Amino acid sequence: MSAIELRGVTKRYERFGLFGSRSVTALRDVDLTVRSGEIFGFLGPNGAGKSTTIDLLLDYAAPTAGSVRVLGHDVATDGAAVRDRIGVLPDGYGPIGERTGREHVEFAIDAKGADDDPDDLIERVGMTGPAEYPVTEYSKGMTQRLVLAVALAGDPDLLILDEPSTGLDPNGARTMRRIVREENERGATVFFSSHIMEQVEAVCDRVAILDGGELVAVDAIDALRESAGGSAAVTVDLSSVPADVVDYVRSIEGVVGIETNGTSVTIACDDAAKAPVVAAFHDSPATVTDVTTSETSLEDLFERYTRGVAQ
Ligand SMILES: Nc1ncnc2c1ncn2[C@@H]1O[C@H](COP(=O)(O)OP(=O)(O)OP(=O)(O)O)[C@@H](O)[C@H]1O
Repeated sequence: MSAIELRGVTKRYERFGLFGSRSVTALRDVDLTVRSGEIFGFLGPNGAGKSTTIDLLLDYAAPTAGSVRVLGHDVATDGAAVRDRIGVLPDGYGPIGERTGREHVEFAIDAKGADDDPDDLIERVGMTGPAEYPVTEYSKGMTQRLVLAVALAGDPDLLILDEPSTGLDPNGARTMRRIVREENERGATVFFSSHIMEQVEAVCDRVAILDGGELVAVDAIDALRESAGGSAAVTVDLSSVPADVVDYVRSIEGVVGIETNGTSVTIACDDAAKAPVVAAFHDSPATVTDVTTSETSLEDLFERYTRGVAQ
């Protein structure tokens, strides 16, 4: 059984203004399957439609066309059947009121009819001390840890995490990655959206890249690298950076991006472009002091798949 299945999903919002209404297509004919038991990264530039997709999964909004199934149930007709089996970390949501963090966690456990020990959840997310403070006193990162604890209540079959690393310090981000892996080992499917490519690369089995409301790639990261043409990043350290050579290198077939940092130039390119790129710098008036190559990062792939598409 798939954990998530979107078929032909389009979502249009109507915007009403002083001079009439206009419609915004946030998602366009999206087909997406997330298999049970995978850790799935959901990527896309600002405004690509990630939060809209998550709203549809949670039945916070209805699709204009198409169907949305979660854990085997159509959310439009049978959403109640899955609500207690999903743990959600929403983007930009903060717990409110005078209740303590612990009370929020206890409330979430009760609401799901679960029997978790609140102290275990509090300890897992690393908010042991602040658990006793009212949440109005929480820092951003501590709020994020609390919302994660709430999402974990009741051992959900599906965790939906929208930008889970927001506000987390490096230790918090590591805790988040550990929990994602632990939950997955327990059997949960994890679907998470993120702009932090290192996080996604570190934990995801597969990713989808959404751009302008359309899915532009769905695959394992290595497979995306391969279909991008066995791409690589070449970094050339120079005595100085001749602007005309940089312009020339940019025009070499297979070069998809160039970034200059001081006297170091990093070129994202196909495997086949590596040799002409390095040769161009060797033939320039500058002295080449070092050349290193590495695999294309997910960030480079993201840029490649999403660049130039109108928002
Ligand atoms: N309630 C709404 N009413 C009108 N337009 C909306 C609404 N929600 C989202 N949109 C529009 O739909 C498009 C997709 O927005 P969405 O929030 O899903 O993107 P996102 O990928 O989550 O972006 P971000 O990374 O910035 O959070 C945008 O053009 C946005 O302005």
